[in-house]
Amino acid sequence: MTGFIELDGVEKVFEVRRRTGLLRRERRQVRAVDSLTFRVARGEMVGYIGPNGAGKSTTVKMLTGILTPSGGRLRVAGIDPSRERTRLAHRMGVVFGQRTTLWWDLPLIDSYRLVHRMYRIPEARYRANLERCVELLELADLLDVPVRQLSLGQRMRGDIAAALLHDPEVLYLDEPTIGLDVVSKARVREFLRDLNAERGTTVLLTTHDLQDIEQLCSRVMVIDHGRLMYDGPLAGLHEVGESERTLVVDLERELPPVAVPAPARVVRVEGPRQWLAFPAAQSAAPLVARIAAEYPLADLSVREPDIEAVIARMLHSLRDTPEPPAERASA
Ligand SMILES: Nc1ncnc2c1ncn2[C@@H]1O[C@H](COP(=O)(O)OP(=O)(O)OP(=O)(O)O)[C@@H](O)[C@H]1O
Repeated sequence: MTGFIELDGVEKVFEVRRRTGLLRRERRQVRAVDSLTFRVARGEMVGYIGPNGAGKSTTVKMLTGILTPSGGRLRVAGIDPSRERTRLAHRMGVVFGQRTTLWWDLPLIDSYRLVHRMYRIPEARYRANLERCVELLELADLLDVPVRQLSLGQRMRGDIAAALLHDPEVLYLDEPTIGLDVVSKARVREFLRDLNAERGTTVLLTTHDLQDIEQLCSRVMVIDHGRLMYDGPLAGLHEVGESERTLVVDLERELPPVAVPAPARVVRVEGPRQWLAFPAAQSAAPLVARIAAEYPLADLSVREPDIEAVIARMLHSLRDTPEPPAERASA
């Protein structure tokens, strides 16, 4: 399959020098990305996850042309990013959750004016994109505020707008919801969903928040030690790792553990509150319906497993299985 993003056997090896004595230095090689092969079609929204040091940032840096691969072939929109970085820059946007691309001391609007000039965005297009971002990301009251005075959530929305003013075809998002409150997270996710649906923007999303993936991506890739370990739907990732979600049930009064069909089970009871574990790949709806029909239910909520735990379980189960890692059939 040809893809908008294409990687064939991509590698990145870093030479690291370490001081081992007064005059002695040791040279070591770090293989950050190893034989990485995948395709992302135009308009896809893909989660790119893995443990710390797995090689995610290195991949994104190669996709944006900041780093040159040590081996293999990499193309974005048919362009080799490290050779034609400037040409590609006009077609891509990047948002780093932990760093800002905005000018710290300037009001937000001044950063947008600078982006306008830097990318030579035609006036009408700039105006239309700015208007749309300001409306959907609720930035109207923030435009005259210096960036350093913005809250994390406000700054993140400001950064996303800055990355989209030139209408990029592909957006790389690194932890776009990190540190945001529930309301800001929901707003950012809704905006990204609409952007993808309306404009067909291709999105590669790196995150430690499983709900980002669940709500935005139909496909997730897991990388570990620079290698692709899983490529498929999130439900499949849960299945491989046999991960579980938790249904927290508040009954109207204290009762013995509720009776539910296996594999769901009550794992904790505290007064009228009960915690039930059930397979993360399954819907909570039948379980909720059954409890609501048979018990005096006051309230309930579903808790997602931690993304690190899901990845750890999946990698553990793959290491114990002789078969190759799950591949995406239609990739
Ligand atoms: N410039 C560099 N020089 C030497 N080693 C590097 C360099 N950049 C990354 N590495 C190493 O390459 C490996 C992959 O790092 P990378 O930052 O891509 O991981 P990551 O998946 O993004 O991790 P995190 O989730 O912690 O951000 C790590 O072992 C890291 O120490």
